[in-house]
Amino acid sequence: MHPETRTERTGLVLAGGHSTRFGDQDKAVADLAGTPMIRRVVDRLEPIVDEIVVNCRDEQVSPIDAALEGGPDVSFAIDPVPDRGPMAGIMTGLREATGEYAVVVACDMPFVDPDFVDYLFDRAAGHDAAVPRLDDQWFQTTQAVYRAAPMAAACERALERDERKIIEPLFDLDYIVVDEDEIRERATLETFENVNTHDELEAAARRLED
Ligand SMILES: Nc1nc2c(ncn2[C@@H]2O[C@H](COP(=O)(O)OP(=O)(O)OP(=O)(O)O)[C@@H](O)[C@H]2O)c(=O)[nH]1
Ligand SMILES: [Mg+2]
Repeated sequence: MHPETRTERTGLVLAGGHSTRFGDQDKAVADLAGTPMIRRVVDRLEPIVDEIVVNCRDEQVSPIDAALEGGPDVSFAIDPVPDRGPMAGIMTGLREATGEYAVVVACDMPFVDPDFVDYLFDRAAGHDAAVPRLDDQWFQTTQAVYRAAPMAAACERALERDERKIIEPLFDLDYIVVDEDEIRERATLETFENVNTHDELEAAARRLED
């Protein structure tokens, strides 16, 4: 692709939750085989995006910044009102995004596959979103590419309707579904694995250390 036609891409990492299944620690900065989980996500996205935005609560900025020290530059998008759910976090983050398109990835997906995300950007081109969906599962809205402005506006409309389900804004947009066959041609399902508990963290660490 010619540089002048290159659409700018943002990587938006969602970290504004309370990790309640993880106990009293923030899973975003939890150590996974020697590297904080969010650092793994940022490092995987960095080669395929032009900027990285981290969405979180105010008090998370300092520990996340420390976890990312020495890594790629990021900017922070702080929830003005915390605890309004992941969709509100996506809205906050997309408003800070300078890219036309943004990949949203949860901070607890340390195995996110950059080649697959790259493919999602390609699939989203000309649409408002490209969202993976495995058979018999719900949309993978926290590993999907969105056109930033229309998605932020759709999130705002959903919140105004008091609708917090993360899927809701999609139905307001021109989105395409990347189905299981298409996913399996390009990635292993590890890309969607998310770490919610200490047991899951330990299982992931064992695989990485093997
Ligand atoms: N900004 C924001 N992000 C959230 C919120 N709730 C969850 N998230 C993010 O959305 C992603 C998926 O959410 P979960 O896996 O449920 O994470 P969580 O809510 O921190 O963890 P649990 O409390 O165990 O459900 C994670 O990256 C969270 O950081 C929220 O209220 N606001
Ligand atoms: Mg949650």
